[in-house]
Amino acid sequence: MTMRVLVLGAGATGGFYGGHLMMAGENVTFLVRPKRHAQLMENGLSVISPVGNITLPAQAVTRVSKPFDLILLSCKAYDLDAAIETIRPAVGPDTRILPVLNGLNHLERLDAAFGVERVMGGLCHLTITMDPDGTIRHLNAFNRLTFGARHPVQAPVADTLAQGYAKTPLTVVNSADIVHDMWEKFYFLATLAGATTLMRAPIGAILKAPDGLAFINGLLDECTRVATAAGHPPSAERDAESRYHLNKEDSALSASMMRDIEKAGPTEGEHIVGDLLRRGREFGLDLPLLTLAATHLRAYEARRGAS
Ligand SMILES: NC(=O)C1=CN([C@@H]2O[C@H](COP(=O)(O)OP(=O)(O)OC[C@H]3O[C@@H](n4cnc5c(N)ncnc54)[C@H](OP(=O)(O)O)[C@@H]3O)[C@@H](O)[C@H]2O)C=CC1
Ligand SMILES: CC(C)(CO)C(=O)C(=O)O
Repeated sequence: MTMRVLVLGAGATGGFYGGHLMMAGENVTFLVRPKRHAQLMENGLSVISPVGNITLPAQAVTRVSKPFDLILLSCKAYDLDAAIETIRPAVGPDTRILPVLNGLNHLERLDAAFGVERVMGGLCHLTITMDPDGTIRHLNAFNRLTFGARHPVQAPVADTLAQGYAKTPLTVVNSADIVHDMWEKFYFLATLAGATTLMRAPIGAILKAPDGLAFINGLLDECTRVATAAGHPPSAERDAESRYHLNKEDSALSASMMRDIEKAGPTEGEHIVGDLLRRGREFGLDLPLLTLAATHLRAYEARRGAS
């Protein structure tokens, strides 16, 4: 069945995952702001990727008036409130919304706006950026989109989406426990983003400092304790994977949040690091390193706001 899919934002993730749905034959419309609309009208959608380039004309609009079957929500967390109002006319009784944002608390905000039966869970693992001219660059072949139903009525759309992506070269997982999967990325990303932004250095450079390993593992332990207190302890496999990435000597890995800071741009710090700290405090946990990481990001945002 062809779905009418609306993609909010034709940025890095929205352009990539929406573009591949177009390639799979779904009826995809991008809901964008005027500058991006002009780019898409002039150049089409352009994705450069080791798994296959896309150069296609794209349907793009700056406002919507009719419901869609599926809305792929791909804005940054700091744009969520405006995005909710922008997609509102596209949400009908049977619409499902799939957010691919990092973090968790957008689920609560989307549930409050549209009802839990409409809001699926999702996350993506890949490294992708967009050039100023709108070209989307997927920086290495790794990619994994994980999504799933948070309410039984969402299962048919999740299945249809999995069938659509099966026609593409992408890795997708239709998860039976999507909220747990989101927690498994959330606690890892909070550690990676907290550590690399605070130290303004990738993992390998932090590890070169005499107390760098103890710092990273101390922060990882705090983030793990919050996930565990929330009822989502990382599996042994995920714990080992996190430690592998966070303890790997000479690793160039840093969070995209670190790149946002290097560009003096806005960050999702409150949505990721701040939110994990807030949740941990609600459980009465003592979280000195996470507090430091969140305070750093809050001070950074305060300074940006003041300048
Ligand atoms: N990039 C990556 O490698 C990864 C990103 N993620 C997560 O995915 C999410 C999206 O990130 P990413 O794709 O990189 O972000 P981008 O900034 O590349 O794209 C977001 C897009 O959303 C658009 N947008 C925001 N608000 C609106 C609105 N109201 N109406 C129309 N368009 C809107 C922006 O448009 P405009 O240009 O007009 O501002 C922008 O093009 C984030 O939560 C991020 O953490 C997760 C894993 C990897
Ligand atoms: C963890 C990672 C690198 C993976 O996609 C990411 O989401 C980010 O840095 O924002």
